[in-house]
Amino acid sequence: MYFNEDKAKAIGTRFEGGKLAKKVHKSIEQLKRHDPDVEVSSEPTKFLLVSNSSILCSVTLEELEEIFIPLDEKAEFIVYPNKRSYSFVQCSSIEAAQIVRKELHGLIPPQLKVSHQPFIISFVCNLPEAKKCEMFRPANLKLVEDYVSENLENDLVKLLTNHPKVQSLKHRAVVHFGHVFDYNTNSASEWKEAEPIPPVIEALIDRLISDKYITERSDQITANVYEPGHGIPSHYDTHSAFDDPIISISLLSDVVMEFKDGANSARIAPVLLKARSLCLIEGESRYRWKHGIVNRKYDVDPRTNRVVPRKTRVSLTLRKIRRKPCECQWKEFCDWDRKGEMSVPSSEDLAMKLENSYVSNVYENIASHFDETRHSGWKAVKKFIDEIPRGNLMYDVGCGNGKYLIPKDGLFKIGCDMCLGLCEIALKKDCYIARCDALSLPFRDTSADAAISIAVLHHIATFERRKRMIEELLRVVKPGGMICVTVWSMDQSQSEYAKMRSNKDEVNEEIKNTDRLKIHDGKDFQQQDVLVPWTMDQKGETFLRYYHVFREGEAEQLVDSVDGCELVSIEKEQGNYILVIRKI
Ligand SMILES: O=C(O)CCC(=O)C(=O)O
Ligand SMILES: [Fe+2]
Ligand SMILES: [Zn+2]
Repeated sequence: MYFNEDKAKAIGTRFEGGKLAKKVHKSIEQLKRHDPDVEVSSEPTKFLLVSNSSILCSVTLEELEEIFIPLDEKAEFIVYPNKRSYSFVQCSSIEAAQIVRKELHGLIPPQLKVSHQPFIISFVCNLPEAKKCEMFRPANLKLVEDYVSENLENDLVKLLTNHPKVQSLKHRAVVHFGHVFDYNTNSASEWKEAEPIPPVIEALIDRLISDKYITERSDQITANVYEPGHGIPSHYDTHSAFDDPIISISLLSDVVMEFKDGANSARIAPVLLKARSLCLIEGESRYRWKHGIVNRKYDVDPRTNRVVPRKTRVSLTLRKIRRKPCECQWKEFCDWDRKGEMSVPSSEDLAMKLENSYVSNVYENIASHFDETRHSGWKAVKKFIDEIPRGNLMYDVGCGNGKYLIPKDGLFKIGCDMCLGLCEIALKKDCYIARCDALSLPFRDTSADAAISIAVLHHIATFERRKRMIEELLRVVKPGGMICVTVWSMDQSQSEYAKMRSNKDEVNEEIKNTDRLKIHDGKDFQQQDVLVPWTMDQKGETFLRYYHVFREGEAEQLVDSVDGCELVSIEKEQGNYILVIRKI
């Protein structure tokens, strides 16, 4: 940590007089804008609006507790995940609220680690109303409140918490009934090792069947016991091991379960599971979304933003062992191999099929959004183009929205792309465009002086085809002609995108290439053949694009394997390799 002089001076400072009055005015203006249902009170109340106290201002809930709880032990907090710069505090009484305000109003509390904005505190008449859920919820997730009576809850808790077979894991304790769950494979072992399913749970299964939540008897049951602070890492209940649906019954405590879109880990849907409720995780919510519980002592109710402390929670997960291959429609997220369909392609046919589904089709779907987001070019590419003599002819293979074709820089440029949508976009910008496959260009041999192909080669799915693409680029340029090719590097550590993440200690270990295409999670690449999400907008519609990311030395080897050319230079720019190749 570095020493921040301004902050050191500011800490503990109290704002007063006109400066404070101005800040109060601003704070109330903000409240009116974002939460018009909350009314400011001129008289003391037990509800406080506290500006500069939210996650948006880098103030954590732990800090709020550290600051407020010594003044009012029973204070409750309403915090916003990211949208507001204020929080609300509900004090135990009007008197307590008056004390809190007197102590903290206008002060920069010394407990704050990052923020050094003063707390600006006003009395309000009420708290914001529970907002109609503006968030998304994974499709096919069903919640049924009060599914378990208090009596049944008692019986189940007694049975599960004192069970002789209870096993302690790192952040929870578990007991298994029916088939034993194997944490090495995340699937179930054979029946013979089973702990019999107790009668109360059998009776619960009967009810689930008669209520039509399930059609077949559950035969693998896991009871989880979580103390406050415990949780379960984000996971799929293995597709190939268990049928659909998965049932989770919550007992004793409410908890927030986080569902994460498997195609986009930034899409998180927090869902409040009430004590004694049933949660049916089915279809998309089971196959595409991961679920997990963060290790925390409290939750933020996603409907009210109210902080709810956790109590000991017991849950029952009811599953049915799968006897046949998983045929779910979420094949990208499925661990069942469907005749190699989701494998790194081993043949020309499979490669073309993959490129068609996960490159061509995706670009057709995202063409206009792609155009909106692609304007600036790579420095090294601009330099390459600048060095081509005026009047020369240059091809741009995989020209996309025509980014490198538009500047009228005295070159004669022709672009081509496989994607019709992008061809049309580039045509509207008055570019010369042909629609074609990069491995079969509609240009004569030795017809151009130079060619570029930016961010295309990494979408080609086999070594043989990548080699053919380089050969095809060489075919159309003159002897002595230059080609500039860029690809994604496996090492993204110097990219802007990677710099935003601070996870420096997660070192990229040895490359573990599996033969399965994996969805890239935005962290370091773990393998070279991956599906990378493209997310459209707030709705979060996500497409997966196939990439073969290049490891160090691989681009050199590829060029080396092609006759009639030499590698002039290879540079790295923001997670890309930029190659300049000369035709001999
Ligand atoms: O505690 C829960 O509700 C869920 C547990 C879970 O996801 C599991 O056992 O697979
Ligand atoms: Fe699960
Ligand atoms: Zn599946």
